[in-house]
Amino acid sequence: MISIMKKSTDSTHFADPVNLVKDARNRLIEEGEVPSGVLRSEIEDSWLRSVNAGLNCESPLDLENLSRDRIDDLRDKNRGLIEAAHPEIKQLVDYFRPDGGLVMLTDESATILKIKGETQNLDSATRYALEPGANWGEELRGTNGPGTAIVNCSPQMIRGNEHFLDSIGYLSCCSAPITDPKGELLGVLDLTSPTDNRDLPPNLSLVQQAVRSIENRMFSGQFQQHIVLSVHSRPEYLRSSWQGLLALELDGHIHAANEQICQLLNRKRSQLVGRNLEELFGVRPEALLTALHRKGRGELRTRGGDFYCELLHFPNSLPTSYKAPLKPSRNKLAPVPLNAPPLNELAGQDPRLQKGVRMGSRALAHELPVLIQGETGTGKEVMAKSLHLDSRRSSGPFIAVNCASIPEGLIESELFGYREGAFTGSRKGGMIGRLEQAQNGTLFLDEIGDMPLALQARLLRVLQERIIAPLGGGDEIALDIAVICASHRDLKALVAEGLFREDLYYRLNGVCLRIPSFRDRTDKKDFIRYFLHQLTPDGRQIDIAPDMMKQLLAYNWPGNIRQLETILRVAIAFMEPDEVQIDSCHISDDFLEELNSKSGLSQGSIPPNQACGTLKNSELLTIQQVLEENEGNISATANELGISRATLYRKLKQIEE
Ligand SMILES: Nc1ncnc2c1ncn2[C@@H]1O[C@H](COP(=O)(O)OP(=O)(O)OP(=O)(O)O)[C@@H](O)[C@H]1O
Repeated sequence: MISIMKKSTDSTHFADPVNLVKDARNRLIEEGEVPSGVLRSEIEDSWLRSVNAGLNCESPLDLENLSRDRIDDLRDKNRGLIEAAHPEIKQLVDYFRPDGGLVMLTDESATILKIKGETQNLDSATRYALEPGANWGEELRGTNGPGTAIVNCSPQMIRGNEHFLDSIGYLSCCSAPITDPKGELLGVLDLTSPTDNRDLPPNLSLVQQAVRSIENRMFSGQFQQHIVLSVHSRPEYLRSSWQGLLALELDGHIHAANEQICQLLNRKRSQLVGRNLEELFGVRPEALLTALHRKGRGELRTRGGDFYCELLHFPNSLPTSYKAPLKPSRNKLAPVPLNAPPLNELAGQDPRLQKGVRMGSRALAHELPVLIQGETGTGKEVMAKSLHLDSRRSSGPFIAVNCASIPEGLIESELFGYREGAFTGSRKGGMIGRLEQAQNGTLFLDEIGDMPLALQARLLRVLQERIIAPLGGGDEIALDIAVICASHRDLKALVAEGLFREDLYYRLNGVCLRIPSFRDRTDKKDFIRYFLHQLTPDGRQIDIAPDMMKQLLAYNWPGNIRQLETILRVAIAFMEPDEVQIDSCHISDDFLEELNSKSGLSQGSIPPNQACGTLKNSELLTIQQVLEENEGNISATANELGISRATLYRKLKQIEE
């Protein structure tokens, strides 16, 4: 999201006084030629192109716009761009509307997809020419913001009579091209205002900043199957619109890079894409990922300086993981194959998980909502999918909504949908909301703690009444859905802080399942083997060397199963085809160091509420560990601990409680 500090006049772009432009225009009209050296060179070149395209200053503005159907098709094609640009357009319009500002988004051919703002100060021809479906290609309308930005592939500020056509000489605008992660043009964001150059200097840097935010949002959305890193030389710019972005394969190869990272590293995109992280920054990918999971931030060193990075996205990489349909249509809901382990596999041998899945499955059978809590990466979404597949609604859809990743302004229409014509720019035929898409299936609301308060009230009403009325009116729909929510935040604490509605909390919290952190699972060894088997391609039989297993069992796994997945995947990738055992040579030095360090040991990470009575805890933890090392063999464990089997059983019972 862009942050608007203040409007500023950028006078560096106005080297040509207004009367010079007027003079140049008079000479063009009288002599039929663009005078040389009078205008800014970009404008002079653009005027020359306009003349060569057969235009003159009096050429008409009122060209025919696209039909409604063609506009709908174009909007469907550019849906990702339109949605990504929505928050910035809204923010710019809110800011500039009092000054008569208009904000428009065009596609890559300069056809207007969306336009917002004040039109009352425009004459009727301009108003028509600024409707969706109007094309502002430079060859059609001469020098203008979007058209000239596209030809030059660079941001443009066009003031008053610098526009080629006389009829738009009362407008000023700034436009910046929007590109995809490969640098391909997607469209243009433009801020236009009826001003004669002095009253309202449109602010090019604001538009450029907005474009960066849009590009970043699209970048993160596009690489769901990749690791996405935010990178900057200054930590305060991480996750800002100035951030550099890298999308990585799991083995550390760079799959895509945004424009900012190219500038930060002073490299062309072609010098980054396809190269490996280790080659560029001297860091092994698994070492970096370990640092990111553990400390939340990593460092990349280059000869040109050091950079910080944070993990923005890690792929949800079950083999055929579910992806919510991008373009929900009113008529058809394509069934999406869902892949998640059966509940008994998911619970493994951990008694708390076994109890949790039993409760969750019964709750759904009795139409009760389920709330899943657990640290990040413990498998909350995987559990929601498994519960759904085990429920009576398993043949229905599983619809996941991540409340933290949808821009606030879009959550409402995303959840509730809208009818055709609900608001300007709404899609033909309307859009079916996620609640309705989940009909006869399960709605999974991830990161529910991040849902805006205003929407919480609406959601509560829907959950109570089981009826929805889409935005813009129309028939109410009776909902038959199961609801599973998840959060890694303490919802009770959010309620106490007034950030989450208490009534919604109790409505959602039919049954609360707490997934244990991986370090606290009693079946770590079995799970690691099971998971390794799941991740190994082509049914290869791979095991873990006993010493390495010992270390993995003693580690505290701050990133939980997600972190384990990374370590295992990377180790598998580093194995030679004839190797069958993972040992220290397949693990990065960094992670090995961490495995050996005190802070990496699970005893060091007993949660504060368990820290009292430490003697007892450490006794139980030791028992747990020895039991795992002995693969659950009671006699061997009792022997090693020097206690009787009966005492061991008694102590194990305490652990389960
Ligand atoms: N029981 C499991 N079996 C196989 N893979 C699992 C299991 N639990 C978690 N994973 C894997 O761990 C990763 C994280 O899982 P998931 O996204 O469900 O966690 P989460 O708790 O919802 O995380 P977050 O709170 O960060 O969203 C995924 O890649 C998932 O495939």
